[in-house]
Amino acid sequence: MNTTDRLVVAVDGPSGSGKSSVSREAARRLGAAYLDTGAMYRAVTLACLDAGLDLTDQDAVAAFIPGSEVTVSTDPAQPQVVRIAGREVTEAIREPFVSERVSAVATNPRAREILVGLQRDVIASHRRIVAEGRDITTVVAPDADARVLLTASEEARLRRRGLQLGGTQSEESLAAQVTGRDRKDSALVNFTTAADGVVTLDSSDLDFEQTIQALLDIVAAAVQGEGQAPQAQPQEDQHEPEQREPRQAQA
Ligand SMILES: Nc1ncnc2c1ncn2[C@@H]1O[C@H](COP(=O)(O)OP(=O)(O)O)[C@@H](O)[C@H]1O
Ligand SMILES: Nc1ccn([C@H]2C[C@H](O)[C@@H](COP(=O)(O)OP(=O)(O)O)O2)c(=O)n1
Repeated sequence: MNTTDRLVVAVDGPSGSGKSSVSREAARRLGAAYLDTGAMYRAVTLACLDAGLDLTDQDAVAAFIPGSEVTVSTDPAQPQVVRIAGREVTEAIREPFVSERVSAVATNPRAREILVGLQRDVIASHRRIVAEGRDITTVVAPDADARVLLTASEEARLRRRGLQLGGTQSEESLAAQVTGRDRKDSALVNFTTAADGVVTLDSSDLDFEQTIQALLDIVAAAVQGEGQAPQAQPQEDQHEPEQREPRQAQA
């Protein structure tokens, strides 16, 4: 493999396992784009709330998505930018107000179908990409060159999320945001056990750098298995840093 070869890496896992941070840095080192599919679920949730939609009305939510103009940047070397119809919502989608409601979209089968289609379009539009979420290894990109389930113990995931939020959260609130949300989200998607052909990477006892290295090793081994030589060096992805999801791709 050299950085001109096509490469798709799929990473799934529960909340706080390190999917976003580890995938982003691995993408940067691989000269690949980075797709945070969770940001898409969050942005759609916020767009629906802004439009005054009832999130439990699954048909209305699904019908709303194609016109919502959600965009998520894909350059891992730049800070993430998320927009709804041109308006920047990068920070707003991380607010507890959204985190507490996003599972309503994540458990809406029609909404998932539309978002999966959009995510496949983004993946197809990049020569090299690392995509992460809950169903990338199984539904969005089951043919990815490398498929990884990134896990960590509940204790490690709660600790990491607590540190990430600056120690501001009560134990109860953290549990609701991490394990509570995972419980809701797993109604339609299994992201706790690896599907056939998916490599489990348990980061409980690994630090951040060790986890990135372990992921890059899995990618290198997978690509070698496909008959290419591994290489992990920084290189800018050739595509636009910000990717607009094609509206015609929506159901
Ligand atoms: N192996 C690791 N060891 C220690 N901290 C980690 C590790 N992996 C990720 N982190 C940190 O844990 C926090 C949660 O990671 P994040 O990537 O947001 O997880 P996820 O996307 O799975 O919810 C971040 O602050 C991140 O820097
Ligand atoms: N491929 C995906 C990605 C995210 N989701 C859902 C699950 C989560 O509740 C939300 C937000 O995802 P995100 O990755 O930002 O979640 P974390 O806060 O990092 O745990 O979207 C999903 O159902 N499928």
